[in-house]
Amino acid sequence: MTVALHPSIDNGVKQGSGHFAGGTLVCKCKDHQVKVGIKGDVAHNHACGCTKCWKPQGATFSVVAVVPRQNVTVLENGDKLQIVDPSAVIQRYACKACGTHMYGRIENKNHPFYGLDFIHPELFQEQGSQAPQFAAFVSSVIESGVKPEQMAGIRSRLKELGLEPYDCLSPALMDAIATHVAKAKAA
Ligand SMILES: N[C@@H](CCC(=O)N[C@@H](CS)C(=O)NCC(=O)O)C(=O)O
Ligand SMILES: [Zn+2]
Ligand SMILES: [Zn+2]
Repeated sequence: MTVALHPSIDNGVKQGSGHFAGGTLVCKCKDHQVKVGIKGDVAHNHACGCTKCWKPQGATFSVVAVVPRQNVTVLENGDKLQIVDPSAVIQRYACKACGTHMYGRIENKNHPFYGLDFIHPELFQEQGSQAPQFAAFVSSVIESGVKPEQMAGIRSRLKELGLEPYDCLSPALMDAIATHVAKAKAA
């Protein structure tokens, strides 16, 4: 039996159109849905195994990407949003009614990813945004109840899907973080 990771990738990773102009993220409520407008395509889309990123019911991984914070606008029912954990680096704004995380924002101006908001592309009502590129925080799925002996199967399924598994972020993102830290130290 194939290992279920996330409904948007379990049947194969669908490539983006390469010219996604943006769209609307919609929460899972039946009415008065929270709607968030996103300008342009997402970047660094990936599967995340950490316990903090929102996953749809039954999923082992989250699928999460970044967009410039100025490209994110709450369009409808913003009064239903609340911050999940105000002490977290990423302040995740979730719908109080259905629990869906609509966007995550970093307020610490010194953070390497300051200026980028985290969103879940599966919530777009439009098709064509960038496909997931890799898998991050893979070992962290154990913290959500996955058994260590399931990890080999999970990593090989991720590879089969073309999502290279990493236990933190991808080398490109880790390099970007280290470059930011080195520059901050030198300043
Ligand atoms: N092993 C931890 C890792 C959590 C973690 O560091 N998550 C990363 C990827 S989303 C992060 O940047 N977290 C910042 C935050 O959650 O605010 C867990 O699963 O809870
Ligand atoms: Zn909702
Ligand atoms: Zn995460």
